[in-house]
Amino acid sequence: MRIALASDHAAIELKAALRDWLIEQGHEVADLGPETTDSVDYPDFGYKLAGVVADGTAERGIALCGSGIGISISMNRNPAVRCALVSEPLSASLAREHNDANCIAMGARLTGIDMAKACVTAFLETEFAGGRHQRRVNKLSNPSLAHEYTKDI
Ligand SMILES: O=C(CO)[C@H](O)[C@H](O)[C@H](O)COP(=O)(O)O
Repeated sequence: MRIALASDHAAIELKAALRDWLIEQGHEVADLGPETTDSVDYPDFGYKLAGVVADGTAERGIALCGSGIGISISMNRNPAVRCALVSEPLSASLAREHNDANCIAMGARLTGIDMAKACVTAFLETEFAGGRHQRRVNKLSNPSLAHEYTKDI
């Protein structure tokens, strides 16, 4: 699978660990930076990662910062991105099964490397279930559908 990763300075070590582990597994991996622990701003890297997922260069994205919060917010400002902030594998699996998430975010100051790997495995191996979930995901892509559906409530 084509997977892109990006982080801020707080998650350099976790990003490197996940990158090397994914490459060992045979994935095509793009590390969008940063490369050092010099302080950077997570939106710069979140927007970059969101862009390569949105244009199809990467099939999935993994976004990392200290808590995962800031970079996940920046990712989700791209309407083509559904980025789930996760800290354990069930959430990562549900993000795929119910939400068709194309990205996950994690916090390197909160989530250890082994737990992060378990989240990534669940994220990569779980299929979207479709059905009623597709209708809801359609409303994420097109908010005007949600307005039409709920206007009489
Ligand atoms: O976005 C965050 C918090 O929501 C991340 O944890 C950042 O990595 C964090 O804000 C960076 O903080 P720092 O004090 O500049 O290292």
